[in-house]
Amino acid sequence: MIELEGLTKRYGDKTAVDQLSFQVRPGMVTGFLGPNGAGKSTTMRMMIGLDNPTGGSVRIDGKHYRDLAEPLKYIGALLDAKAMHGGRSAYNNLLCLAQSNRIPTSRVSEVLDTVGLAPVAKKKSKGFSLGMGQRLGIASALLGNPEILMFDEPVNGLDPEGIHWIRNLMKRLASEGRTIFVSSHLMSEMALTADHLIVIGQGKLLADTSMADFIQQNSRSYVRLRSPQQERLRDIITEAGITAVSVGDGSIEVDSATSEQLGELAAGHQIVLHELSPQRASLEEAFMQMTAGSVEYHAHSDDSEAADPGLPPAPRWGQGSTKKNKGA
Ligand SMILES: Nc1ncnc2c1ncn2[C@@H]1O[C@H](COP(=O)(O)OP(=O)(O)OP(=O)(O)O)[C@@H](O)[C@H]1O
Repeated sequence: MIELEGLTKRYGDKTAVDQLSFQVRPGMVTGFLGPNGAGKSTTMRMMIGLDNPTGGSVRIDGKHYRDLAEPLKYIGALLDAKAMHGGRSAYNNLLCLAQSNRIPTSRVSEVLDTVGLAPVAKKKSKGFSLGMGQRLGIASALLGNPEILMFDEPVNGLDPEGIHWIRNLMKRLASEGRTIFVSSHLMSEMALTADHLIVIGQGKLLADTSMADFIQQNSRSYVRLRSPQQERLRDIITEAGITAVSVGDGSIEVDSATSEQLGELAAGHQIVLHELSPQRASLEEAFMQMTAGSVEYHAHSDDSEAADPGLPPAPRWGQGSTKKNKGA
């Protein structure tokens, strides 16, 4: 378990991390999201004592990092894959780490095997590709067989096979009861990996919730219907007191009834349906909706609706961007 209490980091008059309090619990993958500059890396660095907080505290299994006798056996971290000594082989990089942390030498070969680097164990790490460097960084995090693992952008530079591998590795480690905390900008990947989400913006906590609740609370869900009797279908839905909107592609969208209700309504009037599909926004859409007001740097957009960088994107019918009230 990782516990943050009022964690704060200021650089001069810039508050990078602002009174953050949350817990990262064991047995699940917790995703850490936030726009660029939100304070994710700074938070993670403070978790393993690489930066000192200006205020508040982080506890690893109830202790401050500096009070852990053998920290690598409690928490392993991949923060900067380039932090390895380039002149040393993959094996020797890990051997030095093992020896200085009283970790059995046998673990070095084990973790090299786990991350798929055994065939290049004797090669100098400066010749490694970005993906190989990531794997070596992951091996160093696993070295002490810790109960808590923290990965900052672990899929950076990995090919699809590598991304699939790290996703399964994180899920397996979590299923063993470990605490897994991971940041990534790849929303589609995060949606497949994380069970729980911590979202920050401008250093502040925006959400601490399950993946399913986060998507539900920050996006619009609706049912899409298509029928060769589209006009009659829309009239019947409207007569039932439900708002139905015809959209350009010949379908009807309804966001105040379930697909079961609509299916039964259509069947009751013997209307043929070609589509009856509940639509749920993606994590990416939900994330953009939630963090729209706390993005530090915006790219200029030619899209007139999104041209004002100070404004959140306008809600669009059919694109899952209408904000729902909490619990709706
Ligand atoms: N050493 C430093 N000195 C001054 N400002 C810093 C320092 N480190 C980080 N910052 C600032 O703190 C804020 C948070 O940075 P941080 O790198 O933690 O964000 P992040 O969420 O990890 O961003 P990204 O997603 O781009 O990696 C940024 O505005 C950054 O410019």
